[in-house]
Amino acid sequence: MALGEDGEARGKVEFVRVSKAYDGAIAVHDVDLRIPAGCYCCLLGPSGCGKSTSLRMLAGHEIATSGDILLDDRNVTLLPPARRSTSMMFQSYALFPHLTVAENVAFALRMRGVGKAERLGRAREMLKLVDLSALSERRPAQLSGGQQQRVALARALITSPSVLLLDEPLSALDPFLRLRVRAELKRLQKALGISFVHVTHSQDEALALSDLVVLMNAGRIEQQGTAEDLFSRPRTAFVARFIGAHNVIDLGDRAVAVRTDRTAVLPASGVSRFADGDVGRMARPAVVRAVEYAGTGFAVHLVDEGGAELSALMSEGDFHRAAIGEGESVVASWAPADAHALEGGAI
Ligand SMILES: Nc1ncnc2c1ncn2[C@@H]1O[C@H](COP(=O)(O)OP(=O)(O)OP(=O)(O)O)[C@@H](O)[C@H]1O
Repeated sequence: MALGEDGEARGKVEFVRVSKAYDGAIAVHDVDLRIPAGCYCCLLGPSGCGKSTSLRMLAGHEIATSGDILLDDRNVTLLPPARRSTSMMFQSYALFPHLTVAENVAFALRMRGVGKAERLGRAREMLKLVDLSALSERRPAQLSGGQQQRVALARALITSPSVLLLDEPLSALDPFLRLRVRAELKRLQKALGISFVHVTHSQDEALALSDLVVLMNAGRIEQQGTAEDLFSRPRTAFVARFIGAHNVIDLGDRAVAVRTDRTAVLPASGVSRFADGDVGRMARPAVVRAVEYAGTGFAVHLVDEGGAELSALMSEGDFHRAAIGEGESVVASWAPADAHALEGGAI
């Protein structure tokens, strides 16, 4: 299985003014979204923002209260799940314990009345795709967590969906395995040329995987774009805070976001050093609240005179040169070119 027969990517998704209300409470509000074919899209956002509801509407497990959902230009808003050309990857614990790996993978074809030889043949192909051919006769309990996850993936892909839907697929894995399965998901999505729509509340996961990040807040899309778009041009304070590694700074008449790795810290006594070739830097007096070693450098957490929190990610060299410690008075500074204007203030 690879790109569609004609080599074209599949899985274009459109939400046109889609809303979902539960007993009058709005879970998803007037969402417009276009996911191109062959796209890795992450729906990102805090708990309760409407990610899973959006995914379930795309799967057909929930029906939109209003609006339309199109898949490869076909209106699927009211179609049952099996007729949408989507497939949901469930967590590995949803594997049937009494069936072998191959039988688990073939299960959806059995439900569709496909003969045994054909469905086990397809299951073998899927197991090859996820590199599990050697384990096809084992039962799920005889597999590691990562292997179970790959069986779940093969099982979801056997129906040749145009869109694979994944709801927090990595949350049950330990951090090491999470990175490995994450890379595997990306590889498969590119190889198959279909779209993956992946729900997560982890910004790292979304930034690492996505061609398109859709950040939701209280039932609406707060910002969508490439990972780099969101990281380097957050539209609002919510985006800057949720994506992380940014300071949201209230300048009175406006608010800006400044990346923590573009925020410098010097002892208050050494502040004249900013004058050397750095004229025009924005500066703010603060006190060091905590210092954390961050592997690639030091994270220095500050509180300014107004009580607002700021952080700076400093290289080891800069940190040691600055010689700052907890409780010390410092000045945080940034170049105006690194201050990104935010819509709607600092809240
Ligand atoms: N079946 C339901 N009945 C009533 N309200 C629901 C139902 N499902 C979801 N909601 C509500 O809709 C809102 C969005 O829920 P949803 O599960 O889509 O959020 P989420 O972003 O996926 O959150 P999480 O990350 O916690 O899973 C929440 O306020 C939730 O309480």
